[in-house]
Amino acid sequence: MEGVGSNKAIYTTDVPEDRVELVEMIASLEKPVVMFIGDVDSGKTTSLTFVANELVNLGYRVGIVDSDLGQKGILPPATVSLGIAEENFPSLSEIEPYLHYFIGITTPSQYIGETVVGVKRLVDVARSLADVVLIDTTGFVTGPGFELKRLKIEAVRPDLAVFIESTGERERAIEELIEVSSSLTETVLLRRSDKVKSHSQEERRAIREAKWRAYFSSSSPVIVDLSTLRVSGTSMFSGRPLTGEEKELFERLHDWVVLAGWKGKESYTVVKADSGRRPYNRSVIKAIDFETLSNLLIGFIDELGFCLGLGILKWPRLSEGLLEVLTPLSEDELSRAVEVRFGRIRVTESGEELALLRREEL
Ligand SMILES: Nc1ncnc2c1ncn2[C@@H]1O[C@H](COP(=O)(O)OP(=O)(O)OP(=O)(O)O)[C@@H](O)[C@H]1O
Repeated sequence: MEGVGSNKAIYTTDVPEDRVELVEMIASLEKPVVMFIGDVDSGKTTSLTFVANELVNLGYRVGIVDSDLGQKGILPPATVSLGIAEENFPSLSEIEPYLHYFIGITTPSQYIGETVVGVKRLVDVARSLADVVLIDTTGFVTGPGFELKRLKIEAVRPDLAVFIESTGERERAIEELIEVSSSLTETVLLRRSDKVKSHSQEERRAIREAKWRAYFSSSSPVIVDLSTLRVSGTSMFSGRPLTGEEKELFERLHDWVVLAGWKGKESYTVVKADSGRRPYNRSVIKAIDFETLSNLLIGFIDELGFCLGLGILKWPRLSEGLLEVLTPLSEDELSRAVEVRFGRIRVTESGEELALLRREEL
């Protein structure tokens, strides 16, 4: 990608002096876990990249947990990822990914639980592999973003939380986060570099597009057989399939063409052909438009709950229990999957983001 470049943050030593002091501070701690927090485009990733490279220069093995879901450096998008740096690197995208946790969407507001669990689990692994663990986070610091940061700090209990100075209305959110964190962790407030550049929603989308494209560049189609895998992240495929009579009843009552359906413990889930109408989501019947499933992101999950990699659902063969999926995973990697988890973004292999879904839609 030209212009913005697919790596927004790169290694530069042209950073405010307080980052140099931060490196000294981290080096004085015993196997520390350090979380970077700041608002959008405040320079979190640039600061983390600087600190990581300087620690590598001091001979450290640096674990990096990338939970900046919307603007990840360590691929793939829509996951929390762990990478280990032992050599200098120009940007996070150059780091070989080691392990992932599936979130399934590029914005965490409805996935706070998953994001906190993902960060906590990857930090636990990183602690056992690295001399120091650095955590990158989203720039989402108000509303649900504030809660997310607070919960991440509570769950992970980092040795140090590094905040980046904010301006305007976000300033108060950062101050409050420092207040609520200070009994749980050491905190430090860094200056905002005068070199930081902000990026429009369009630029951010273009960066994500390049990342999706890179991740799916060498994908091939596979058939996923749901009789051998668990399904999660959706109420589809749980319970028993609808009987012919039940299907007919739904068709007559709602004027739908029902493609497939299941009766779970407390409710029905129905996939219908008709699109263009508002999603029908009542407490006992969840109706999903077939179109919603097209190009939906899914994750392949291993027996420990980590994400082996992603796929794009191209054609669900619902009544056969088969999914036609595009994925860069090898047969060997796929054979380690015990579960398929449904995400909430529709995206093509060329990186076009078609839609974000709400959690309750599937
Ligand atoms: N010290 C610096 N020198 C030059 N450019 C910088 C510096 N710090 C930040 N930038 C630029 O400012 C922009 C935002 O920085 P960065 O990507 O590190 O912020 P962030 O807070 O991680 O962003 P996000 O909101 O995506 O999480 C980037 O384009 C980055 O290259």
